[in-house]
Parts: sequence; structure tokens; C-alpha cells
Amino acid sequence: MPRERPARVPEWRDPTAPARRPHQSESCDSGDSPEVSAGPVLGRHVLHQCWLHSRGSEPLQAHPPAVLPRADERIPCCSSASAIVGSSSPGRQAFLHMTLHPLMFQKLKPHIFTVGEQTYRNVKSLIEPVNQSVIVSGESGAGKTWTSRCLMKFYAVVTTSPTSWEGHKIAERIEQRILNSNPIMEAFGNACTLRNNNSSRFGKFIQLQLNRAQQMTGAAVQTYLLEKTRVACQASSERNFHIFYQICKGANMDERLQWHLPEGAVFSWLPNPERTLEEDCFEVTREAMLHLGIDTPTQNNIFKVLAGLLHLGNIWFADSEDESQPCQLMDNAKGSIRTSALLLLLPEEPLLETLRIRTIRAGKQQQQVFRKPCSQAECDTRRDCLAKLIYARLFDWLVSVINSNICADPDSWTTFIGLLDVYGFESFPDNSLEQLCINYANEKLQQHFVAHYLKAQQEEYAVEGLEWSFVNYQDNQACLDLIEGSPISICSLINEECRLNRPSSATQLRTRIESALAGSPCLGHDKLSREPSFIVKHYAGPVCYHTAGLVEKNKDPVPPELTQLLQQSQDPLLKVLFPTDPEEKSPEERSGQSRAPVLTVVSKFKASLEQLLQVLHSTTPHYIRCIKPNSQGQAQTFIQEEVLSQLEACGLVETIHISAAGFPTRVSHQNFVERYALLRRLLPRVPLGPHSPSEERSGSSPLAEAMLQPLLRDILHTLPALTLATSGDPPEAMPTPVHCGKTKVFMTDSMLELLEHGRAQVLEQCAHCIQGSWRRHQRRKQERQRRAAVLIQAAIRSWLIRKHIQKLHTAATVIKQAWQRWRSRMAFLASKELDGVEEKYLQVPHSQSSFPLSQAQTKLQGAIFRLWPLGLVLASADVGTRSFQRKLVVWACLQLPQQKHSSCTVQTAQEQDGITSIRALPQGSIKFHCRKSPLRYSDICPEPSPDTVTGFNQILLERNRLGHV
Ligand SMILES: Nc1ncnc2c1ncn2[C@@H]1O[C@H](COP(=O)(O)OP(=O)(O)OP(=O)(O)O)[C@@H](O)[C@H]1O
Repeated sequence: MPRERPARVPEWRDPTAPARRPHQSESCDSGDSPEVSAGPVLGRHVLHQCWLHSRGSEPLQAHPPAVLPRADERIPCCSSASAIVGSSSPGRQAFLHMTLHPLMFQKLKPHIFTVGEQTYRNVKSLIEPVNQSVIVSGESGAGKTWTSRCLMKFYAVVTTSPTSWEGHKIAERIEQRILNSNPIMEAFGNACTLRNNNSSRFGKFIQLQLNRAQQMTGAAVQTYLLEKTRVACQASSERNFHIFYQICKGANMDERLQWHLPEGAVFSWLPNPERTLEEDCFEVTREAMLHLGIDTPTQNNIFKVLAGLLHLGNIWFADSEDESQPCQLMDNAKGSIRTSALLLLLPEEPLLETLRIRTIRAGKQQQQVFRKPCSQAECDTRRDCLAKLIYARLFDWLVSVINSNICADPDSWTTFIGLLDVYGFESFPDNSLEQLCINYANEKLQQHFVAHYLKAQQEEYAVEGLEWSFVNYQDNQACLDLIEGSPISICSLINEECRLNRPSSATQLRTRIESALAGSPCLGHDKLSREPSFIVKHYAGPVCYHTAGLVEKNKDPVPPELTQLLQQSQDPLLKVLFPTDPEEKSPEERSGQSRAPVLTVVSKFKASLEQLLQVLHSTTPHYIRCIKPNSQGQAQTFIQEEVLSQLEACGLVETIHISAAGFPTRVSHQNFVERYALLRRLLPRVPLGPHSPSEERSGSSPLAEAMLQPLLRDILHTLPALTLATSGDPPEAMPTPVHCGKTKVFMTDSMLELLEHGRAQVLEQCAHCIQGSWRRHQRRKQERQRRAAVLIQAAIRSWLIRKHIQKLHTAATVIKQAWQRWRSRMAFLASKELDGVEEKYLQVPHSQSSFPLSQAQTKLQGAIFRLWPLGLVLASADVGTRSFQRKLVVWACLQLPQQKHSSCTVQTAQEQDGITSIRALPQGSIKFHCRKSPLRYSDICPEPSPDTVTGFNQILLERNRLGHV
């Protein structure tokens, strides 16, 4: 039958509306500590807090409890095992899945001390139920024992009386005794397995007893289902119980002699002795035993018996060809049986006979006795059975001794905190009776957990004023009915097989189970399996159990003659373990003699489980789920698949289903407003009144409840719009999206998603807005920077140019001045020179001249002198006579002397007759230069351009150019 999901009553209530139920005190909720409840903000999978660490990787990161254990202690949260720690009360430790709301993830990491602190505070608060229990579960090697040990240390510290010195001493002594029980129990009950070097091969419930002042006055230990087969049979690569290795390695010479354990002796029940573990510490066990009142002679006695068991394991029988004859001992086993008998103080012959010959009683009074030699296999079984019997009794006796030493007088304690360290859910390729019992126990605990969780949920809804019909969640009752139900179940069928006392066949048992329980939805069948088997669909997954050997294991037969033999022992310890007093007859004996129901393993286990659950039901439970990050024991390695399967096995998936059936997300008003206040942006803008705190403020400091209400209302008013925008559905179509409690907002997953979606949208818009503004700002800034750069560049360039020009100017001034000085000097020199030459020339007497001027020439010269300005003007005039006419005029003006060529001697330059050039001196005076000047400064031919002065004596007209004029 598929599991039904609970139906809910849809409701949409105004958060400000008055609550319909009276407000209940928060302390009713199992009395939580304020520190514990302060951290979390959102609740999705309300129950559990998750943390995963690798071995020894991180320092303690814990919410500090009131009192911490000593600093040198290793702390569970930071080492190999990883844990999910949870309170069963949903309202208190509510944490949201990290991937959904990283921002809202709990501020304080989970820690077992938080659970310890919570339980202790609950006890102190004295609110019913006062007694507390912590259920530590997980697969082998996940850290259950370690966690329990740390919790015990925690309680030992917090419950030590600080009132008086004497009281303190007593409390310390009790604490020490309780802690000393651990090494003893671990030495005798733990072994190295493939999965854990220190694997507990039994379940235990430790009850820490507290007096009225909440001081620890004592403790009691209850053990479950010791794996006693390990004494005689160990899987390859595994070991026997630690204590056997401790005595073989730690005994001194005398002890070795006494216990017949010579150095290097080989025992078939002691595999892998070469492996040395930190648990092989004999001295620690001895010390702890001493502290618990087990004196040295008793200890020696215990170890002697254990050595006897080791020698018993070396007894091997040869197969007998004649069935009527008992099997013979193997040659090398003769010494072993002698030593074993010696150590167990048993008579050698009866010991051998009991191992080889079965006694069958018949008749009304069981008076007829038959003796039947056993086969070799039966002899081995009897030998193993003897060892298991002795070891199991020894273990139980040790537990009782421990209890008698640590258990307080019933009047001296009033409350207790129980620590349950049980095996986790197991599923191997080959599962048998042990796994059936373990998984049965886990089913029971899961049911207890679910019941408590549902109850706690309902309580919380009631406290918050929710109209809630949280119904129809079908827990694992169907599976439990299949395993333990009445009148027909797997257990009852197996027990029946035991009672019928007939040779049982595995196939027959399977057929019986399948036919009798065919209607159960949790029973399956593996068609591919070659071996007869059946499948049970547990809450953590299906497990296939093989039926072979199931009945035998369930019978756990102890031949009465073995017990009788042990009763003959002279050993003081064995005498205690196997009393002869008929009053103290063992259960095996009692069951063998009477017609009372056979006490099978399953029935004993079921009885003890029921007893345990009764205790748990009377307490407030707390859960610690230990998760192993990897099976190799490596640091910083997290194997997802392994962790996932453990989460399934510890029932987390189931818890999520239950949680999802209700309002899995719970957020305090404060946190809700802080997270979703920005959704109000979706509403049309309304001016914020004096009582409407701004978003900024709501995000930074806690708001008063009165101020929260309008904000809450605003946020909730956005929901219809949000629904419509996101899904397109009208808001009325949405089933019970959100509910406002008195202090919390309850939401479904879909509503959470919707809110988150809306929030993401608003944030996106904000982000776009911010991005746009930022880009604008950046652009403006860049523009300003560009303009500034241009300005600076221009200023620098102009400054550089000005500087350059200034330099040029200065240089030009210098050059100009120099030039002017030089020019004036040259002009002066030229003028002076010219003047000097002209004067000189004019002063030359005609007679001495090679070309003397006649009077006519002088006249002509005079005419030229008079006419030259006219010629000059004509030559340079822009307007007026042009071309030929102009040339003629100029020519006429300047060539007058040439008309009487013969009379004029100044014709050529060579002859130096006539005027060769007309010159203007810089000073402004015009001088006629009549012949080629010999002067140094004046004989420079000017450029054709009339306005260019290149010489110092400007040549206005030159004879040889006149033709071109
Ligand atoms: N918190 C821790 N800090 C350091 N080491 C740890 C811690 N938890 C577990 N370990 C290591 O892991 C080993 C296995 O732990 P533990 O014995 O507690 O596992 P378990 O769950 O009790 O296994 P089993 O069911 O086989 O008894 C320990 O011996 C120890 O070395």
C-alpha cells in the first residue's frame, strides 16, 4: 500500500488577525535553551542540522556550551566522523537547506555539545517529560561510540557539583568511574572489523542518573545483542575482541607462564595478531577495571579464562569414519585441550567427552539418557558454543559489575539522561539473523522518531495558532507488522521453526514466509537470487535476507551438558558465571527443561527492545545521526554516494517526506521581513508613514513586533501579484501557500520558491538599475576625465609652444640685434668706403685719367643726372607707359650719353665711362656710381626685385640690366 501523504486544511490568514488558539508557552516545547533556539532562522527539513567534516581537519567550531570538556579532548565535530545532529522539536532547531538559502544558513554549526546542553537544560527546567534521551545512530565507523564517549565527558563535566569540596570529590569519583567503564566495555565488546578498527559489537544504553540538583550520582549500562560468534569465528581481515590481543601482547612473563601464553604462540581464534592498534592497550583496561572495583586477582582470573578460550580454539577433531565412535583429537590438539582444561579448571576427560558426545534425554521425566557421538562438524560447533557461552556470560557479568559500581542508590537520583548507541541500518550482500535484528531495531527507532516528530510538529502548529489537520501519514507500521506482528510475522515464523525442533530447510522457511505473509506490502522476493531468501522493504531501503542458517542462529542452542560441564569448574569466576544453585538456573537451562516458550535470539531481542522503547517513550528524545564522509578513513575526503546512502539509511529522506507534507519552511517574522521586505517594491508606491520602517532599517536592526506586522502585511499583499506573474494562475487557485503564525511564517515549498523567485526578480531589477547607474556614472566620469585630459594637454602644449617661441624670439632678437649691428657696421663701412672712393675718384685729375672727360661729356652727364629720376620713375611705375614705349623712355633717359658714342668715352665697364649703376645708400642718399666699384662692400649686385635690399648700397638701376627694363 503506498504511503499516503497528509492532507492539510488550506488557510490564508492575515498575520495581524488575532490568534485562534491561546498562546502556549515556548517552554512546553520540551524546554529548549534560548541559546540553541537563537541561531536558526529558516526551517525546511526542520529536524536536522547537517555538518560534514573530514578526519581531523578543522578545529572545534562549536556553539560553546555552558561548560566545555577539557581542552585536550578530541571533539567529535571536527574529526573523522561527520554528523547530523538534530533535535526532534521542529520549532527550535530549524535550518534551511543550504543550497536554497545560503544566506540563511544557520549561524552556529551543529555540535553534539549543543544537544548535550539542550538535554541538560531540559532536565533542569523540570518540565515533563523530564528525562531525556539521546539516540546516536549511524553506520559502523561513523562515530557513534566516539560521540557517546564525548557526550559522557560533557555530562561528567557539566554535572559535577560545584557546591562543596566534598561533593565535588564524590562527583569526580563517580564521573571517573563512569568514564572508566568505557575502556572495559570497549576491550570486551569491541573488535577490529573491515569498516572500523574499534567497532562496537553490541548495542548499549547508558543511563546517566542525576539527583535533584542535577548532579550526576551514578549511571547504569544496558547492553544489547553482543556479537558473541566473533569469539570463535572471525571474517578474514577482521579480528577477535580486543581483549584477547591485549592479554597476548600485554602480559608480563609471570602472567604468560600462568596463562600459558608463550611469546609467539599461535591461536586459530586470534587472526591478524601482527596488527597493532591503539586499542590494544592492556594497561588501560587493567587500570579501568581496578577503578571499577575489579581487583587484580579477579582480573587475573578473567584473563586466565580468556586464555583458556584461546587454547580451546586450538582443539581440532579428526573426522571419524565410524559414526558410533567419537571423533579423535588431532595430534597437535592434545596439548591444547589439556591447557584449556587446566586454565578453565575443568576436568580434562569430561571436557573432551562433552565436546564429542551428545546426551539425549527422553521419556516423561527426561530420565532416559542416550549418548550419541558427534560428527566432526558437530564437535566443532560444540567447542565454539562452549566458548561463546563462556564469553557471553563473562561479558554480561562484567556489565553487571560495572553497573554495581557505577549505579547509584535508586533513592539518590530522580532524573536521567540516556545515551543510546545502537547499530545503524545494515544491508550487506549476505544478510542473516543479525541484520534482521539490527534493522528491526532501527525500524522501531524510526517509528519512535516519526511519532515524536509528528507530535512535535503538531505541538508547534498549535503553539503558533495554526489550524492544522496533520493526518494520515503512514509510518513504517506495515514493515514492523511484517517483522514482529501478531499472530503471523517473520519473527513468529522463525520462532515457530525453532519450536518445532525439526531439521529446518532454508527453502521451506522461505516458502512459509512467502505464503503466510503474501499480503504484506513490505515483503518482496528476489527472483534472481540462487539462495533461498526474502526481501523486506525497510524505510531505508529493501534488504534481502538469506534464510539459510536463520533458524539455527535463532535457536542459538546451548547443549545442557555444556552448561553442566561448566558448572563443574573449580574456577571461581566460572563458578559465578555458571552457578549450580537451582535458584540461579540459566535461561538456557530453564528453556531446555520446561515446555515454556523457547527463548530464541529474536524473542530475547524483541523483549529487550520493547523495554528500551518503553524507556525512550518516557523521555524527550534527541537524535544524533553520525555520517561517515568516506569508508577509507581519509581526511578531507567526501564521497557523495556513500554519504547519500547513509542519509537514506538514517531516515532523513523519510523525514523530508513528512516535513514536506506540512509547512516545511518556518521563518520567524523578523527573518521573513528581513529577507522579503524588498518584495514590497512590487506594490504600487505608497509614501512610507512614520510607522513604516525603511527597508534599510529592517535589514540592519531587529524590529519590534508591532513594526513587523505592517511590513508582513505588505509583503503578503504582494503574493497574489507574484503568483499571477510567475505561474499565470489566479491566486485563488493556489493551495494554502503561506500561513502566519504568532511568531513564525509557515510556508510550503512552492511558496518558498515563489517568494525566492520574486526576490530574485526584484534583486535583478535592482541589479540592472545599479548597473545602469554605475555605467552612466562611469561614462560621465570617463567623459570628465577625457575633457580634463584634453585641457591639460592643450595647456601643456601651449605652454611648451610659448616657451619655444619665447626662446625663438629671444634668439631672433639676439640675431636681429647682431644683424642690425653688423648691417649698420657694414653700411657704415660701405658708405664710408663708397664715399671715400667716390671722393677719391672725383678728385682724380682728368689729365691723369686714361679716359678724360670732355666738356660735352660733362654736359651730358649733367643731363643724365637731371633726367635719371624721370627714367627711374618710368621704369618702376606700375601704370602709364608700357612695354616698348616705356623702354624707350627709360632708355632715352639713361642712354643719352650713348647717342654721341664717339664723344663719350665712358661706354663700357672696362672703360669705366658713364654711369654703371644708380645706388641708394642705406642712409637714404642716392649716389651715382659711374664705374665698376672696386669697393669691398658696395659691389654687390642686388636682386631683380626692386624692393629687395641685399646690398648695403642699394643698386637702384644697373646698366647691364637696363636692356631688360
Ligand atoms: N569525532 C571524532 N573525532 C575523531 N575521531 C573520530 C571521531 N569519530 C570517530 N572517530 C574515529 O572513527 C573511529 C570509529 O568511530 P566509532 O568507533 O565511534 O564508530 P561507531 O559508529 O561506533 O562504529 P561501530 O558501529 O562499528 O561501533 C574511531 O575509532 C575514531 O578513530
